[in-house]
Amino acid sequence: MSENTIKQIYSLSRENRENKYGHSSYLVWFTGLSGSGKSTLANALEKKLFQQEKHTYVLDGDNIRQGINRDLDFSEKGRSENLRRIAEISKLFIDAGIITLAAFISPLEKDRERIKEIVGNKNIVEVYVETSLQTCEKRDVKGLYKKARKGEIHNFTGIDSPYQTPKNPDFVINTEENTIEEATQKLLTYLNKKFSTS
Ligand SMILES: Nc1ncnc2c1ncn2[C@@H]1O[C@H](COP(=O)(O)OS(=O)(=O)O)[C@@H](OP(=O)(O)O)[C@H]1O
Ligand SMILES: Nc1ncnc2c1ncn2[C@@H]1O[C@H](COP(=O)(O)OP(=O)(O)O)[C@@H](O)[C@H]1O
Repeated sequence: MSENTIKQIYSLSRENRENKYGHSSYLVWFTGLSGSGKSTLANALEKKLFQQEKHTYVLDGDNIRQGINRDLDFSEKGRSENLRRIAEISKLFIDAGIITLAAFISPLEKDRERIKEIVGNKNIVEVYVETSLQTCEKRDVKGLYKKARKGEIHNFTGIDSPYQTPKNPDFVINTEENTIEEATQKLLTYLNKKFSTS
């Protein structure tokens, strides 16, 4: 409960940090099916930003769910709370001056809208990693689709749990038409233009 808490003002602001680091801070939110390429692209993009001396960090579904969100399942409620917490964490990272790359399936429009409300529309770029279920299932990086088809995993996104295609993403990258390098370069160009500090 937050009713008896009072917001504290920090002595250093986000602006102080952005000025020191020489770049804006923002959140790149990757959404897409399991195996669509979210983690691959978030990591490849981070490397490029890092090489440009930017301060960055990747938040990834699998890792977060083994730590801070280990109490949450893959029901609609569990996913929603998972994403709410990640949005709050991302907000702190943005305040810390860091370019944050978040890779989460985030299957429902209502949860993606809430993420934007939490971090503020101007601070987030929603990237839809567009890859067909057929291709994701063919890749089956972790063998999870096979398990889901056999009924060994339930509520698996795309099989027996929904994925709603984003209505109005800021950026769409199709990984069947773009190589990892092409996709990363296109995204980098877009971000550097959108958040140029000059
Ligand atoms: N039932 C079910 N459905 C979907 N995914 C599952 C499930 N069970 C485990 N996994 C693994 O968890 C990763 C997705 O976690 P997320 O936190 O990104 O999911 S969500 O945004 O809360 O929907 C997902 O990682 P990615 O493949 O990187 O997307 C899977 O490895
Ligand atoms: N153009 C591409 N973009 C991203 N990933 C690709 C591409 N082509 C092939 N892949 C492969 O697809 C897989 C995507 O897995 P991953 O990044 O873990 O997806 P997700 O995080 O969405 O579950 C990786 O094995 C990656 O090498």
